Amino acid sequence: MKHLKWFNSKTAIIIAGALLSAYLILILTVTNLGQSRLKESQNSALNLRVTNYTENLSFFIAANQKNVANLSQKRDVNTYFSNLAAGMSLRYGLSSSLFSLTRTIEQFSLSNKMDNQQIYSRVMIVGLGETIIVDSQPGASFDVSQLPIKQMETLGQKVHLVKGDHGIEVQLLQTIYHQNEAVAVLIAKLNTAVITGLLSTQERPDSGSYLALESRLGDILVWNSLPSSMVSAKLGSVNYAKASPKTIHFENDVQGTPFILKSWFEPVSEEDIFTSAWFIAGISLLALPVFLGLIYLMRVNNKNLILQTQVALSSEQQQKLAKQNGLLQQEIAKRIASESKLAYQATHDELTNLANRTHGMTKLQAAIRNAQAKDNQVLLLFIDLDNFKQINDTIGHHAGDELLKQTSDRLLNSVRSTDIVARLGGDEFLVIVPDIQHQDAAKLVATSILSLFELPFHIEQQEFFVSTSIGMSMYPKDGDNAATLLKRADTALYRVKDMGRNGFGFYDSSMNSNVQRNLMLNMRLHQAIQQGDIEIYYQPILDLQSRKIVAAEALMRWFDPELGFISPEDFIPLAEKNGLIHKLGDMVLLEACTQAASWQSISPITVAVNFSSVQFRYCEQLQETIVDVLLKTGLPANQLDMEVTESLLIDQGHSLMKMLAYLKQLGVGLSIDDFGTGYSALSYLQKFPFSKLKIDRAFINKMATSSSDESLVSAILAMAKSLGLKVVAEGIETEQQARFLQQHNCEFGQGYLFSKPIPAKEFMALLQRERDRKRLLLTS
Ligand SMILES: Nc1nc2c(ncn2[C@@H]2O[C@@H]3COP(=O)(O)O[C@H]4[C@@H](O)[C@H](n5cnc6c(=O)[nH]c(N)nc65)O[C@@H]4COP(=O)(O)O[C@H]3[C@H]2O)c(=O)[nH]1
Repeated sequence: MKHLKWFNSKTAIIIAGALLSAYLILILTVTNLGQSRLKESQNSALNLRVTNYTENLSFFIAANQKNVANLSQKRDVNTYFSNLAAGMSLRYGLSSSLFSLTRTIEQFSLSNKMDNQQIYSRVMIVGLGETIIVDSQPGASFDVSQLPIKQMETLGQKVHLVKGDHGIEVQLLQTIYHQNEAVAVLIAKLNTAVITGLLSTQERPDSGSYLALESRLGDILVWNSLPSSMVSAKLGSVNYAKASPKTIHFENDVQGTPFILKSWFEPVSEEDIFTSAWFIAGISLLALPVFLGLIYLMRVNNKNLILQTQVALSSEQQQKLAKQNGLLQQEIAKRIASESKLAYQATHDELTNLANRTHGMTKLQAAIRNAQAKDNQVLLLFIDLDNFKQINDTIGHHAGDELLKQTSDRLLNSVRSTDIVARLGGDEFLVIVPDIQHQDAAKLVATSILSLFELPFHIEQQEFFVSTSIGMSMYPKDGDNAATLLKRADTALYRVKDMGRNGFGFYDSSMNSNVQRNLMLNMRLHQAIQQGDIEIYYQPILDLQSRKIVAAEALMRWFDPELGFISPEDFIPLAEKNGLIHKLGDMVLLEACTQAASWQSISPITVAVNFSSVQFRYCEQLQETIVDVLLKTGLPANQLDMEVTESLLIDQGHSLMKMLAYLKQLGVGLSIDDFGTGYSALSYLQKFPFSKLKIDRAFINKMATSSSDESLVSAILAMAKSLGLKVVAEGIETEQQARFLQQHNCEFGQGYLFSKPIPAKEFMALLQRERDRKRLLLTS
């Protein structure tokens, strides 16, 4: 029912409108089509008409030429010219033959008719000497010089045009021959009225046409029924400017004549026919009130519908709407909340709620801008917890997170409300002090932050001591944008870490060049390892008593083609940082053990290999490698000495102790290298299964000049004895040093006094020489 109601009102109006539009479109299309078809057929009908005219005229001219040709061969014509050729005079036979010829010509002129009109208005015979022999109108004037007599002597026949007093004359010329010689020309002037009649057979006074025969000499007006406004005063030409653009025009050649038939036709006026543009416009206009009526009906109908709908809206629907509205509002509120949460998350660190890297950098940039305006200085502190990775690995990630949270709390509590604390990620924090007076004030800030870490952290009922390192940079001294300040504070931080951590340092420009060199070395070190540019040299270690080689210390040598010799003291810390130390360490171990195994047949010497404390981070793997190498090379385990530095003792862990105990059990020796330079805590010495102690060359070197160093060396030697450790003295350069050490029961020594580190080949030669000397001594 509802559907029907709706259909009856609105739909019916729309359908009616659509049908009316379709109807109008149809009418327009059909009438347009009809008009163009009409024009086409009108054009072709007129074309056919004109073509008929030209063909008729062609045929007419050709037929008359034949007619004239026949006349020229008539007996009378022949007789006359025979008599003339025979020299007959007019007085005798010639006058009678001229008489008969004249009669024939006149008869020819009179008898050839068309539609009761004479075809030839004048017929004449003119001799080649331009004398008129016969003329059907003897009284009328005739200009013989117009005739192309010379041409006709060879031509035979021709349609000849002459401009006369009454317009263009058409003459049919025919050469008369006697005994194959041209003797005269027969001229038959065509009646123009016959020609124009022939070309206007289908024209009527109301046909709206204009036809003209155009020639080189001028036009012959054939027909004109065009309105006078369209034709110019000048005879035989149409005023084109005034002719309607719709005027139909043809130009047709009349075959066999020098004429072109030109024709203009006024087309059937569109206004006169049912399908004219006015008619269509009229119909369309008629449709307009119908359209307006429909639109009016639609509006009235719509209003009714709206009214009906409003009335029909039930209270149930209103309730539904209110409910949906409520839900929508809730949804919007939720979205707003989640958007602001997202915005917060985008700028803050989830764990500590501090500003994150991006937000921290934005704040730093803002502080710089502010300082620029007020001519202030900005301090940036880059804070990094020392050994956080190890702590995290040992106590677990959860406790690691707790440590970071507590660090963040301590930092927030220590800084001023105007300072900004941010977390860059991992264990890296930033503190931005937007207005710092001078560098001393900056030192105070850094000291107070360092002191925050003097108190232990309490995590999961355990106490932890964690130190921190701080790198600092300042605006405007070190840079004028956030990125540069951060980079420079980072550089300063690295320097602090290098210097032993738990401290602070300012950026200075010389750091940059160090960083550059380190970057370069870093890159080249990779290449050097790949290309096998790193060699192993061996320095002999001697029994100071017997002065015989008992061991060799394996030392890395890197000769870079561009940078020259690079000391292991430069590239090993670098390799420790970038992790290449594992690769390098494995390489030295394999090479040294291989060499030492091959030297066993010459002398049972030990090989001492340096191990970086970084290599012990993966104890199990390292232990596996050492055992593998010993098995692979066949070097007895007790012929390998591992040299470690004091730094290893600080980062001690359970797995390290287990590994060292295991290796000692195998027979591998363990030496503490560079003794005296670091912490040198005796308690550590006791804990580890060391077999040897190496006194750093710095003490040996200074022994001669400093009595305190001499007594320190004696004390180390005494202490080593009490711990049951053998001692190797490094850096012996003089015989005096060697003797002193020998006297103080130092077992072993190495140094330039005996030999510098040398390539494997040379070392082997050294061993061989020593063996040969021994043999010599034994045999002598
Ligand atoms: N002035 C002077 N120096 C002497 C004399 N006798 C020995 N030396 C030098 O003293 C250093 C002894 O090695 P180090 O204390 O283990 O100290 C080594 C060691 O800690 C480290 N290193 C060298 N090769 C390796 C390696 O393969 N692995 C590891 N982890 N460290 C290595 O680099 C350090 C420096 O090595 P080098 O430059 O080869 O320097 C060597 C050696 O050439 C002397 O009479 N006078």
